Order: sequence, then structure tokens, then C-alpha cells
Amino acid sequence: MIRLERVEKVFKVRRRVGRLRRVRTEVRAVDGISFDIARGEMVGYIGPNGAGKSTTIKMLTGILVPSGGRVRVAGIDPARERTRVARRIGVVFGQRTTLWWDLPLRDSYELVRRLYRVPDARYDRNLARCVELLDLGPLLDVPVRQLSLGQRMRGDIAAALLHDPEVLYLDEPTIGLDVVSKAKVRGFLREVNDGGTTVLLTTHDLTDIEQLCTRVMVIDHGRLVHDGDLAGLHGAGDSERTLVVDFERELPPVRIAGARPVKVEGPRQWLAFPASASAAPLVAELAACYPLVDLSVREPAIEDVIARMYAGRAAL
Ligand SMILES: Nc1ncnc2c1ncn2[C@@H]1O[C@H](COP(=O)(O)OP(=O)(O)OP(=O)(O)O)[C@@H](O)[C@H]1O
Repeated sequence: MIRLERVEKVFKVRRRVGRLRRVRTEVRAVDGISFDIARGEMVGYIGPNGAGKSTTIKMLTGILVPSGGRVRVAGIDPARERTRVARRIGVVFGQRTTLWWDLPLRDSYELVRRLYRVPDARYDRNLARCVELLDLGPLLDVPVRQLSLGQRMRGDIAAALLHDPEVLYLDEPTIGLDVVSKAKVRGFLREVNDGGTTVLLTTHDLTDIEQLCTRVMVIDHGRLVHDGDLAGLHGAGDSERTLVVDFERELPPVRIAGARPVKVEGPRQWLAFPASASAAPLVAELAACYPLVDLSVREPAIEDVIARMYAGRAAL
């Protein structure tokens, strides 16, 4: 469905040197990336800030023309046939809305319908499904500017799906959302993918990846440094997850096999354990041996996982 062959994107920029001089330099935002994504896959695309994720997605939509290599989406070259590719893809940028700010959601959707010439029956069916699964009913007549971030995000995701795209690109779809909204968005994306839509998901939240993607690609300095499952990524860098545990009262740092105490703050304690291991036996032991009130599992930051991955390689 998506094929990249040695794709490059080089930006020419002018940099200030000293007070008066400016020199021309190049930024290699994407530096020879190749990958294939099959129809129906849901793939995570992660990396630190400035790694080249957005640039890749912009080349997949045809907004940016590659400096080298070959891009195909559903067999189409996006840079040459931008309108044709637009009918096959949906895009959600978490940080920006594609909706009309002053219009109610319903009117924005109507404009999308006309823009893509979506047949009435198909539009009605898709809208009804999004309204039901994303709880948009009470929001349809509210102007976009009055929506909360989580509501707006759900509105944006629906707008991207009304024309039945075969491929969905999501750039940080859960950024800034509370736990409930995140769960709603993730549940919906799972349904969309189960329905056969190919999804490429960019995120800084490893929980998104853990809950949604069987495959994750990591980009750093414009290069692909990992393509495999999340456990493989954690394993490559010996990264750690953290159990955040609330006890009934203050306790000395608890010691259980397979985890190490990291921090104690009143009745709350943080315990690190290998990210590739299951949390279940640790939770069972804590529940059996200590006065447990609440517990959650935190994923490591993507930056930490990548730093550990490099450290692991350097040690080989
Ligand atoms: N239009 C542009 N002109 C010049 N340089 C650019 C342009 N767009 C991106 N870059 C540079 O290309 C590199 C990759 O940027 P990109 O936005 O693709 O990263 P990203 O992985 O999406 O980062 P983030 O997680 O912060 O969104 C960065 O060094 C960035 O400064």
C-alpha cells in the first residue's frame, strides 16, 4: 500500500554566521529511507523531535516533493498526482485542525463531502458511524472554536474518514488529550484498522504504539534505525517501564523480584522493570503482599528508548 525506496528530502536553508554573513547549508531531513507497508497494517512511526517524521508524512501526501528516491501510495506517485492520492488518503495533524474554525462540525463535514464528491449514501453511513463511535452527536452543531481539544480531535478524525480513505496518516492524534479521550480515540482507531484501513501513526506516546501497533519504525536524523515490534525495540536498548504504585500508607521502598525501587514520595512509589517483561507477576505480588490502593504502568519516553538503543549498540 505504501512503498518508499531510498527516499531523501534535503532542505536548503540560509544560516546566519556572525553578525552579517549568511551561508547556505543543507538539512537532510530524510536521508535514504526505504520501507513497505502492506494493506491493512497499522504501523507506528516514532522518533525524537526533528527526526524527519512530519517530512516523511508530507511526502506521502504529496505536499513535499522528495529530493531523491521513489514514493508510492496505492501505486500513485503523490508528488505528481496530488489530487488523485488525496482521494485515497486521510490525514490528521494533532497540532492543527483541518476543520473550519467558525463553522459547526456539521457544516465542515458538508464541505468535506462536496470537496471529495462523496456519494450521499456513503456519506450518511460514514458520518453515522463516526458520530456513534466518537460520541459526536451533541457536538455537531457547535462551532469548532468552541470545542475542547479532545472533542476537536475526534471531530478531525471523523473529517479525515468521511470519504472512506484506504490509508490514514495520523500525526500525534492523542497529544494533549486526557486519559478518557485517549482511550476513546485509540478504541476508534482500532475499529478503523479492523475495517481494513491502513494506518501510519506518528506519536510521542509509546502507550499509543503498545495498544495499537504490532510494528513500529523508528526514525532518527532522517534514517530508519528500527523496524520491528515494540518488544524488539525495548529489548535492543534494555529500556525500562515504571510501575507507579499508591499504597494505603507510607512504606519503606518495597523490594520485589524483577523490579527495582526508583523513587518514594509519601505513600506513592515508583518501581522500574524491564520493558520487555510482563507487569502481571509484579502486580500480583504487590497486591498479595502490600496494602495496595492504586497502580499504573508508565512507558519510557521515546527519547530514552532511542538513547538506550544507541548505548546498547555502542557496547556491542
Ligand atoms: N520547510 C523546512 N525548511 C527547512 N528545514 C526544515 C523544513 N521542514 C523541516 N525542516 C527540518 O527538517 C528536520 C526534520 O523535521 P520534521 O518536522 O520532519 O521532524 P519531526 O520528526 O516531525 O519532528 P517533531 O517530532 O518535532 O514534529 C528538522 O531538522 C527540521 O528543522
